[in-house]
Amino acid sequence: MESPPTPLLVVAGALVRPDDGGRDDGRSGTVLMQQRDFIGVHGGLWEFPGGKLEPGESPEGALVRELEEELGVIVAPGDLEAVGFASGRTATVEEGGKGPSRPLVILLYICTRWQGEPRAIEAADVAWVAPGAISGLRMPPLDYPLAEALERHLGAVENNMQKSGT
Ligand SMILES: Nc1nc2c([nH]c(=O)n2[C@@H]2O[C@H](COP(=O)(O)OP(=O)(O)OP(=O)(O)O)[C@@H](O)[C@H]2O)c(=O)[nH]1
Repeated sequence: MESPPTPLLVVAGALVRPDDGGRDDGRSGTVLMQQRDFIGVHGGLWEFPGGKLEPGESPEGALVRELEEELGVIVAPGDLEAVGFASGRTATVEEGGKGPSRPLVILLYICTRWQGEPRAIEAADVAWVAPGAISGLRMPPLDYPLAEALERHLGAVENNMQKSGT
C-alpha cells in the first residue's frame, strides 16, 4: 500500500525596506514581491520569494539560500524574524500541480537587513509593494493569509513604536 504523502514545508521571506516618505516614481512600496515565471504552476502570479527546504536544511538556512538564488541578496540567518505561517494543500494536477496534492505549510519571515540590491534572477519580475496593496495582487492561495499576517505584524510594530515615542 502506498504511504500517505508527507507535508511539504516551504519558507518565504518579506524583505521590508524603510518607508522613504513616498516616491513619485511608482516604486513607493516597501515590501519586495516577485512574479513567478509564466510557465508552470501558478505561472505569472506574485508571491513572497522563497521555496522548499532541501533535505537536512533548517527553515532559516533554506530561506537564506533561496533569497540569494532568487534575488541575489545575502541575508544573515539571525536577521530573519518569524512572522507567521499559512497552511493548506499544494496545487492539484487540475490546477497545474505536478504530483498528487499534499499538505503544505509556508513559514513567513520578515527581513529588514540584507546585502545587495534584490533583482529578478529566477522570477519574471520583482516589485516593491505597499503592505496594504499586496493582497490586491494576483497570488497563489496561501500568499493571501501570509500577506495578512505580515500586515498585522507591521501594524503591531508601528503601534509599539508610537507608544514608546520612537
Ligand atoms: N507561495 C506559494 N507556493 C505554493 C502555494 N501552493 C502551492 O502548491 N505552492 C507550491 O509550493 C512550492 C514552492 O516552492 P518553490 O518556489 O521552491 O518551487 P518551484 O517554483 O521551484 O516549483 P517546483 O520545484 O515545484 O518546480 C511550489 O511548488 C509552489 O507551486 C501557495 O499558495 N503559495
